[in-house]
Amino acid sequence: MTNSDLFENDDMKVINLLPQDGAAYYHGKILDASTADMYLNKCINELSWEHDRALIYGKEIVTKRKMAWYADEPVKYSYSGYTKTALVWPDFLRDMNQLVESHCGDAFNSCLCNFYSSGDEGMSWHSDAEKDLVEKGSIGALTLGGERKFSFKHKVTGESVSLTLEHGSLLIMKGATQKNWLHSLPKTKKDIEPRVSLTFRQMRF
Ligand SMILES: O=C(O)CCC(=O)C(=O)O
Ligand SMILES: [Fe+2]
Repeated sequence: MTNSDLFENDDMKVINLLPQDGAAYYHGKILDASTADMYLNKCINELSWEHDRALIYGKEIVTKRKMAWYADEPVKYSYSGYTKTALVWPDFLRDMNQLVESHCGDAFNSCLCNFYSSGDEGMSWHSDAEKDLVEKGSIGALTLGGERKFSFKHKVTGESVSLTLEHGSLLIMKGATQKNWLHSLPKTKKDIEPRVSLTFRQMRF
């Protein structure tokens, strides 16, 4: 079976959601529901999930959310004050990377995967500008599972933009977005199905 058998074509109109100083393109659902379900189950069952550790003001925080990092090679990278080693990605994640690349027009060499088991898990305001990431590199974020709100906030003006990330959908952040905007996945009291996000990135190796 080829990728084009598995994936729907993306011919919907894609607009930049950010009014200035960056670009965020929501491509909507790029996978049909059954393909997205299949990948969600594969991700939950086959990726090596761990709780994330971060150093915040010298204090170690262990996140409720789980994460896993994959790349072309077992490279070392710095993230949240720690040096970690990426795992080499399984074939299905490599296939998904190619799919995301085909929508984005950029090449990715790594993927930070996040697993939120309920609405009680989220990600607070941050930008993805670690020194191991290519400056102004694109990030392609594929959502699988429960729909969640995702928000941007301008670092200077405080202006905000929010959207809902659907099952099987793709959001691409480009250019100066990380420099000028924060983003977050707010927690919610709503009863939400588990969600996986696959965030494909350009790392400097
Ligand atoms: O789960 C998401 O959609 C957001 C993840 C994110 O911002 C990140 O991994 O840096
Ligand atoms: Fe992020």
